[in-house]
Amino acid sequence: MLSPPRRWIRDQSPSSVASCVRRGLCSRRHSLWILIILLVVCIAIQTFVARQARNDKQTGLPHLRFTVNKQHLFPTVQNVWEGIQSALASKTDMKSPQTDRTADIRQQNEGYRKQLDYILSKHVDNLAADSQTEARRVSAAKLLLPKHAASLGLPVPLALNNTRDIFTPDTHNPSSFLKAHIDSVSTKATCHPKSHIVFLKTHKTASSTILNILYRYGESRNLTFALPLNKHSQLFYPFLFASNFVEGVSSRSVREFHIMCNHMRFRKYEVAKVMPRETFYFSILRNPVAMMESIFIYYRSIPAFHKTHSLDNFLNNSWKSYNSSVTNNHYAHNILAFDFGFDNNVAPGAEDLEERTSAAIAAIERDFHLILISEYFDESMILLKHALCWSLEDIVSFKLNSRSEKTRHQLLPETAEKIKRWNALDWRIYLHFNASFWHKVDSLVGQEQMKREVSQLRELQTEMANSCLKDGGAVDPSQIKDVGLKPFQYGAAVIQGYNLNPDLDRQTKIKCQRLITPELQYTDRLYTQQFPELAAKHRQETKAVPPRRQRSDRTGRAIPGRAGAREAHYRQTIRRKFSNIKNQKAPSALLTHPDANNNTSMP
Ligand SMILES: Nc1ncnc2c1ncn2[C@@H]1O[C@H](COP(=O)(O)OS(=O)(=O)O)[C@@H](OP(=O)(O)O)[C@H]1O
Repeated sequence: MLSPPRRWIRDQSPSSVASCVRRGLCSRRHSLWILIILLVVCIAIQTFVARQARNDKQTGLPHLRFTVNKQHLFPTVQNVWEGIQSALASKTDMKSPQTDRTADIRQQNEGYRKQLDYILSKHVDNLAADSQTEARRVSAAKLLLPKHAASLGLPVPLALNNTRDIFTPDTHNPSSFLKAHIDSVSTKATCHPKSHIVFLKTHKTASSTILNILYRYGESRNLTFALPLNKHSQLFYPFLFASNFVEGVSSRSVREFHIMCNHMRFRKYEVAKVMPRETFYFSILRNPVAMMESIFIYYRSIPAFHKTHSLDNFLNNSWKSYNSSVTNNHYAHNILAFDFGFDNNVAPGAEDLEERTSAAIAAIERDFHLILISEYFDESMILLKHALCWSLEDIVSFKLNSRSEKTRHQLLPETAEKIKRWNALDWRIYLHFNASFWHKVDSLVGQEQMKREVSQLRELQTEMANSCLKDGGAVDPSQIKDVGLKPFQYGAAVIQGYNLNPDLDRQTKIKCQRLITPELQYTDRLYTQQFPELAAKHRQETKAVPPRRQRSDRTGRAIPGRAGAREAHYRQTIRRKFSNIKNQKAPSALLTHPDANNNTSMP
């Protein structure tokens, strides 16, 4: 049966329907409706276009759109090279609202480009030799289905958003160089580099090296960092993170943050208040045995270690002497679990150990897209590069915050076993994510390709070290010429740094200097760039406190004049600001690393 309006239309002659439509359109009320509909459509289109434009501007990168075609699946030397060139060119074309900074970034990119052109051209020469026999043998890509991604522990949205991930190289294909380049080029061409990132900076896990990578990536693209409030060097660790620890959140002076990477005690729902929904979360773990050896030297002055003469001595008597409620003692026990926001006080052999381990692992898997492993740092960087859709040059680094050999101690196998028992929660978390790390390598990159990319990364790093560093590698702090590049020294550790090659041209010098700038100086510098007025105010306030005598931090270490004054100022401000924080440690625990100095000689 026809509905009444349709029946009515059928019963009308064509001419009467037309005249009726004409009458309807011409009536005042109908024209008004049509106008309103047109208006709504216009507004919707405009909003969509504006949002697209804003996204492009914020990532600082042109959104590459790509359709799979034969050219990309069967590359020749010519189009591989063109891909490299266009990827580099797209970087140099980045636009920033601050024109002077844009010019600077362009020049820096030019520097990167020259050096990379040289290094890459060497690879392309090799490629040319291989390509005649191998080019036609590169197989077509295989699809990695969402269910496959989920089984790897990767959240489905990650697998779907990142078109790079749907191309799994054929690992049986023998052309190593060619495939490596196909991958690096198709990485650029098929996915969008991620620029909303949270890195949970765990302690003594090579996290300062990763922080430096993120700082360089963000700075060169004019991204916004979620930096600690009041020019602090950490996000008020060991307090559980709160969104108002970030500069610009309470004042609403920052519209959108891209990267959060300073030390914090993780609390997902608070972090999520600051960072956009599509943010990529990752962190890094280290074998708790090596980690404890490092921590024991670095945090020698914390109450838990203070009266012990060796790590063995601490481990033998730990149950008796360890007091978890004393400030800073958390460094001595299951520090990984603590940094991820869990209760670290799990007695060895505790009945609920397995239950708590499972809960911790499940929460980490829920909140983080990727967990890296410090022992496999280079492999970790390659995996990160794939997950973030970055390039090889983005993940290049020099080892930062490393101790000199003379402050390292060889551990006996019995000591290692005691550490595993004492840090049973961390040990189990580490074992789990060490295994899942290799599953991800197998499934997302493949062992063979991983080996190739790691060797490319090392090759690039060696070239950079030869070009940037005076002594070719790290030196003791006493030998560092530029005080602004001296890493912060703490506890009984001797933390090494670098000297720059004196013959560098300006652009290369800027790039090299960023690679070796320690955490505190770099954080300071980014804060000043992001909040110039606040930074000036802090300088004034610090100057107002006379550096008459040396202050000591909460672990009893002396802090030199101006930094001491600044610390006093921080303590005061923090007490005032966070006096309402409940159920957390006393405000005196706020400063883990008192800022060493303010001098940064970075350009
Ligand atoms: N690339 C790379 N590969 C492997 N290991 C590395 C790397 N970079 C830094 N490190 C080692 O990490 C230790 C410092 O860690 P963090 O930077 O996280 O320390 S801190 O918590 O920020 O103070 C410190 O370990 P120890 O030397 O044992 O103390 C560094 O040597």
